[in-house]
Amino acid sequence: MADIAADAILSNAEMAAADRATIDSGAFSGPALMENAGAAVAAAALARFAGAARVHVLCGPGNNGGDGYVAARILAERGVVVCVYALKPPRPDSDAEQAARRWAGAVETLDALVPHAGDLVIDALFGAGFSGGLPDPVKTALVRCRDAGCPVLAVDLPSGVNGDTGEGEDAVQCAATVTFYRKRPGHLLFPGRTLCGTIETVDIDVRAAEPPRTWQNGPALWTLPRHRADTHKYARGAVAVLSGPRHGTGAARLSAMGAQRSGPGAATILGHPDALDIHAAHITSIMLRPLGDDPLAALQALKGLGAVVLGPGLGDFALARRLAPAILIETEAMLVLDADAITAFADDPSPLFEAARTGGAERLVLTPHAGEFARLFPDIADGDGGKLAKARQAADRSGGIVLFKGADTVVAAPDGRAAINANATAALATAGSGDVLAGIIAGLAAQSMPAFEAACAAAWLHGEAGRRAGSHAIAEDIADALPAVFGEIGG
Ligand SMILES: NC(=O)C1=CN([C@@H]2O[C@H](COP(=O)(O)OP(=O)(O)OC[C@H]3O[C@@H](n4cnc5c(N)ncnc54)[C@H](O)[C@@H]3O)[C@@H](O)[C@H]2O)[C@@H](O)CC1
Ligand SMILES: [K+]
Repeated sequence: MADIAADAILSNAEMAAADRATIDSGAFSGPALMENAGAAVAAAALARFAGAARVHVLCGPGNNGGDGYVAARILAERGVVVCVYALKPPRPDSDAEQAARRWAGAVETLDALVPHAGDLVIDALFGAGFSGGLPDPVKTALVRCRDAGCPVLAVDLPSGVNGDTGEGEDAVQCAATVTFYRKRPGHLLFPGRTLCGTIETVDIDVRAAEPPRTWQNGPALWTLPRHRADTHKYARGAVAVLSGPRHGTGAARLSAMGAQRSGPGAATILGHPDALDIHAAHITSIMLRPLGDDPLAALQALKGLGAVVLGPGLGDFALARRLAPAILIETEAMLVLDADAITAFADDPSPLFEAARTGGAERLVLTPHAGEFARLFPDIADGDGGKLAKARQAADRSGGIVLFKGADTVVAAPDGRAAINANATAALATAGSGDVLAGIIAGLAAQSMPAFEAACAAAWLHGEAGRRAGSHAIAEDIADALPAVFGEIGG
């Protein structure tokens, strides 16, 4: 069977397929997997909430409920006081029905639930099979748990959280979640990520069905560029950043700083002479070049050009519209398109997307935040499916890598690969932070890192740099923290 790395993320359907493949292979039966899952939940309850006066187990009609009946039985066997409540009886002839039959105690309806502060609630109502909204009796029961202030341990997912999207407006805040085999997108996308509390992923002997196409972003996913001792600055690649006007130069400088600290041989800011005068007063090792009458020619004149950042503080939509397709078609550099240069294509993105396809394999990286995403892909933004699916659709349409920014940044490639970034802190939510990120992507891409890997690595490094820079960091601090982060992971 396919080998699935531990950082792989499976959709609800992929998880169900892995479950079926395991059962079909004869390695484990459905009831055996459920027994493993329920035992893991009971173990987590004992380890994390050892002092609970009573444990209330809330069971749904599917296999999530089945895990609950198993956990209830095991906890009672260990001498814990356990009360079980069901929304509905388990589906007939299911593994859950078998598990419920082995629970020897009473099963009450949800309206009998009266939790107290010292109790523990195990939420086994809905897991991977949930979609839509919670039924009213479940909402009422969860509100009672919240009002009692007792901890909730979720089985697989907090009930009400959609495993594919992370959406879940009626779910209750859980202290911990025990999930099985691999995480789902909903464990990492907000609000699901917060609602889960501490996530414990337990191996219950499920076997992979297919190779993964979604991962939790981290160093296992990419390899940072390395340079031999006898390299020289042009061999290390060069980054160009287009500057905004005289009173909007900061964003380009931040991008250039992010790029520089990611390891290329050189970073150059190109702009109009009055803007370059301002830059000259601030920077030393970043080079400055006039944009002149022919911006494309100015870019092509740069030795070893590997990547261009277009958009931060640019302010000139017409220039973005003219230059972006030209860079993709007339040069071999990677184009990182951010901020104003994304908005510039809001009315008609087709020349950009066509150029991305003409320019060849993944030469374009788009880095929209939610507002910019909605401008460039309004129908996708309004559609269903959550952030992961939306980023994938946008990548497919644009022919570029889409790095959909936010606290749960998603990076998606046109071939369907995607990564969810989970190391961002509030330090990144500060003006100019995104400009630094665009620069890091370009810095890595200029060193011949493929676009998807460069975007994933940049998002993760940016998160680590933000953590290191501390809660009151400004964008400059994030750029300044990068060398230490590279040092830590050996880049
Ligand atoms: N996939 C795996 O590898 C394993 C899964 N197990 C458990 O099985 C769970 C998945 O089981 P199921 O597929 O039976 O799914 P669930 O138990 O999550 O839910 C399915 C049931 O909920 C109902 N339902 C869904 N949305 C609803 C809504 N909005 N309102 C009312 N009812 C709704 C469905 O009609 C169905 O009866 C996992 O979350 C996990 O806890 C474990 O038992 C063992 C291994
Ligand atoms: K649950």
